[in-house]
Amino acid sequence: MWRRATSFSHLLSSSKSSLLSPASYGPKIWETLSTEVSKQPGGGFFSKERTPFITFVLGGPGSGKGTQCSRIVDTYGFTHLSAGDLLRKEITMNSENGAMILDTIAKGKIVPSEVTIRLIRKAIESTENDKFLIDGFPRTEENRIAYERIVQIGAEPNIVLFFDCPEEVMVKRVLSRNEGRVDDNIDTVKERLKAFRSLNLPVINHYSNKGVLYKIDGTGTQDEIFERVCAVFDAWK
Ligand SMILES: Nc1ncnc2c1ncn2[C@@H]1O[C@H](COP(=O)(O)OP(=O)(O)OP(=O)(O)O)[C@@H](O)[C@H]1O
Ligand SMILES: O=c1ccn([C@@H]2O[C@H](COP(=O)(O)O)[C@@H](O)[C@H]2O)c(=O)[nH]1
Ligand SMILES: [Mg+2]
Repeated sequence: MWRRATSFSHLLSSSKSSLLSPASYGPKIWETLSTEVSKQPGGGFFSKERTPFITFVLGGPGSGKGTQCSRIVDTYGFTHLSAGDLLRKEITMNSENGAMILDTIAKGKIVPSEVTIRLIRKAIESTENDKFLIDGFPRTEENRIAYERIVQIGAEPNIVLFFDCPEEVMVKRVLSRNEGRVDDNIDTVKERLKAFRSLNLPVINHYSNKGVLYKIDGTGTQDEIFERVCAVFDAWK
């Protein structure tokens, strides 16, 4: 069983984040989500019998989240759930929301919380492992609040990793990724960086204020970065 590390001296700044008021994100999503929650015996995703160890992995586009997640999986036995990959799979499967997701990703915007959370939930429920890396989620304060409301028991992540990387480094990495992603072009990258700054940094600050954020220098070689990651996980074993 993983335990909480006792020293948090390496945690990030404590700048305050501003929470959105429920009125600002509209009633419809809450109707949908609370209906889903009430269908679940015991409420949210998890129960007292099953409360997995959750790590959120955050950082700007190209900060190295996916790359480091693969290595964490190999070394620490987590299951990796990339919210972006789950959404891209919906596009390739031509699902009900596929066209909307493609349009949103191509513009560098954020897919509605109910869609992303449903995919994450399905992936968690179909996995027996009890240690998850949730990569690239929550993207916004609205995502985070929606996740907390629907998950209920064990909603708070045990760890949040933030790969901190200068924008010019991230842009260079994304533009040389060469995986055929519809959003790996300079115009969309600019939009993704804007979304990261305005929507994701408040989430990161929220977790910093909660004392669960580990800020990792995302520059240098993949090996150097992984050493910094290991220092975090080794403190939890
Ligand atoms: N330390 C590194 N040095 C140089 N290139 C790297 C490093 N880490 C990752 N890369 C490369 O940079 C690109 C982006 O990395 P990765 O896909 O892991 O980022 P990401 O944070 O998951 O991005 P996105 O949010 O766009 O999915 C990949 O081509 C990857 O191989
Ligand atoms: O929670 C999420 C995660 C992702 N998106 C959309 O997908 C792209 C790509 O995500 P990556 O994590 O970089 O693979 C992102 O720019 C968003 O458009 C999302 O809406 N919500
Ligand atoms: Mg990625």
